[in-house]
Amino acid sequence: MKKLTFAYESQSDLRILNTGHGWKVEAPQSGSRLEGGPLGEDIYQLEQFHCHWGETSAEGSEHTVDGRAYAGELHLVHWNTTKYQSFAEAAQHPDGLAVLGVFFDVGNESNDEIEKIVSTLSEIKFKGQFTDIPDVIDPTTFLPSGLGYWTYLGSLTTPPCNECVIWIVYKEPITVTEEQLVQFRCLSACSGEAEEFIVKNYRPPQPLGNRALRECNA
Ligand SMILES: Cc1cc(=S)c(O)co1
Ligand SMILES: [Zn+2]
Repeated sequence: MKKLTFAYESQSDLRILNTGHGWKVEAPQSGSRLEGGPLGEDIYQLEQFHCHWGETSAEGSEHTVDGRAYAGELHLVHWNTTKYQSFAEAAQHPDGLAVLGVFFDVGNESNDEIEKIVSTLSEIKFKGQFTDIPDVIDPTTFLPSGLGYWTYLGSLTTPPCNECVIWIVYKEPITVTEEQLVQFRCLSACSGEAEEFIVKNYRPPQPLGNRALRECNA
């Protein structure tokens, strides 16, 4: 495969919302480009990023490596702007979306970029709430230093699970703290009064079936 290349803008005042299934940062970046690697000749543009986590740090990722789950997984969601006119249209096609997955390992040092997200969560405790992230966010800072990855043709992990995703999962995890994950789990799935914490929001891995899994050791 050709080398995977990416270019992102740094943005401040990005909107973060509580979707009821977790937090999501809306980051439509017309100036961003993800291309090469398994993406053929098409250019993909960043649309949003979000995260999946588990009740404990023993689980939470949506992919496992030789059966091993990580404590969570960050998803940077892109869509094919070469072929399609909108994100919604792209999500109807097998080459419509490209999602970069980054595993979370729990460690001692707090992840500064993730902390920019965590510091807003008290303002979006309930489903439907949103706020702007005052800090400047550069999506590149969420990526690991080693850029080796696995890739396969798969699906969205939330219903309707369209088979429209070229998955690109980095081999090297990034580190977050247990406290940062604890803050994720304090989000509520309800819009008010009743507190039903989003303690986990990952879809268990599905059988690979006859999908070809490829790797690139960048
Ligand atoms: C579009 C989209 C992609 C992923 S991976 C997700 O979890 C939810 O929505
Ligand atoms: Zn996801």
